[in-house]
Amino acid sequence: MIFTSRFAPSPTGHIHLGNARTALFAFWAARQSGGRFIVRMEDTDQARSPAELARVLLEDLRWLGLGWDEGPDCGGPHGPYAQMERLPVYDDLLQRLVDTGHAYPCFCTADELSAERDAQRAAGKAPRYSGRCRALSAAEVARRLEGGEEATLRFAVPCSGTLSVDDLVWGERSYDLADLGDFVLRRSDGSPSFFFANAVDDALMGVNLVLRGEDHLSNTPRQILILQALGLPVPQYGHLPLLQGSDGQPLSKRNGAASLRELRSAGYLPAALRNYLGQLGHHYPATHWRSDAELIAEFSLARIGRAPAHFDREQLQYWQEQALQHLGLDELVAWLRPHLTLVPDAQISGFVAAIRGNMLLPADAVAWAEACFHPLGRSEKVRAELAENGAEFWQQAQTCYKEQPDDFRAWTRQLAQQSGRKGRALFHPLRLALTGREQGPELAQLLSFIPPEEVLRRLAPIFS
Ligand SMILES: Nc1ncnc2c1ncn2[C@@H]1O[C@H](COP(=O)(O)OP(=O)(O)OP(=O)(O)O)[C@@H](O)[C@H]1O
Repeated sequence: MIFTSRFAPSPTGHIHLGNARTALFAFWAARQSGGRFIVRMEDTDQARSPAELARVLLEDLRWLGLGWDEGPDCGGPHGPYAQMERLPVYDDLLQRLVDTGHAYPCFCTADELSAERDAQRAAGKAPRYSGRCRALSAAEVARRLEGGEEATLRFAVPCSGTLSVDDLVWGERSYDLADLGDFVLRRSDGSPSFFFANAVDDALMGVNLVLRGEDHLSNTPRQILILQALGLPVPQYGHLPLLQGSDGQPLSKRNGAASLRELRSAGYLPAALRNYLGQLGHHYPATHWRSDAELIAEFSLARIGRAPAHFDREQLQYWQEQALQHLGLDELVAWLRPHLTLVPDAQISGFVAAIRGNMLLPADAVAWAEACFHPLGRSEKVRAELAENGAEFWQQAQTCYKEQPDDFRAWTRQLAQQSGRKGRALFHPLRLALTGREQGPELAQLLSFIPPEEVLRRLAPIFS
């Protein structure tokens, strides 16, 4: 089947990994089937949707590697692609629902509705709208509307029967229509509800695959009722288990989940995120690094799991490491160059080649650059440890280095002979003295970036 799928975020905050995974899966499903992918802004919550956020959201999606055939920035045959620009479309369809008896104005106030819900809860019932205004006569509705009374528009849900939904992830689910309650299609301020605008936009834009978070699972029967009442096509739905944070709560724009923006500025690579997200709640046949073509070709709706997935930074770091290994040296240099201002241009390729196995993020590369190109500061603990090696060892280290400064093997071999040390006893204090760290890139390689006078200074840790 050729899928037209979409990602329809509310531009109310920076996109997080949960949103990003939902977007990626929808994008991959469309691309794999040779279909189309649409981005639509659900910006009807105007107070929380400044235009700037929508722009940033699109930028983040592009950075992640998504491309869309239709969207707010590139247009397309089913536009506009921001809901606030589609209000006339909704008005026409809402009128059609009123005319066909599928919708009615509701004058109940927020206080009345809340009292009704409290009473239902007190009686041990699930709260839902009683349908009080459905019984109003046409004359009364006209009188109250003419009198300027505020009204929402509600969908008249059939009083009995069931609705079955075959969800791509959850399988078949049956809903008792009597449990749904008449829901709001248009708020009293005239704006369309999520249920309504989201469902009709999908149908009008030719979307036949809706992949979205599990938070929308219970909206599905309502949306199908709307589409059926309007004679519009019903897409296939698949609800992805929500991605949770370490606190076990679903990631949300509202609870400050790690945003794509933050991960990007920390230096995570989009290809690392794609590989990481592709294996979160979706099982590829084997766990290994995949190119984009492989991620798409091997993606399968049938391999989406039902268990909630958890964001795990260590796993993300694993995929970042993989991403670095799969970058060519030139690409790595181009990526790191803006950060490595300390490294002279002529040395940058060699430097990056030396440290690439010992870094995950640009900040690590900067730290290695500082370790080589800046005078080294040392903690008390490191000083004490270096001092334990005794003045004679450091004297010998300096002398041997002065004799063969350009040949690491030769001077350490000579130092081994003079000091009687070998292996860790020899190299550990040297590494600590020269880099200030216990571990890191090949010392021989790093050393070529440290000016000789600085090497000598570092080899005199208990004299300086
Ligand atoms: N934690 C999550 N895991 C997976 N998908 C999610 C998660 N949170 C939201 N989504 C999905 O991302 C898509 C865009 O949703 P939306 O823009 O409303 O994000 P949101 O994080 O729920 O925002 P808000 O916090 O403002 O409600 C929807 O399909 C939604 O179901």
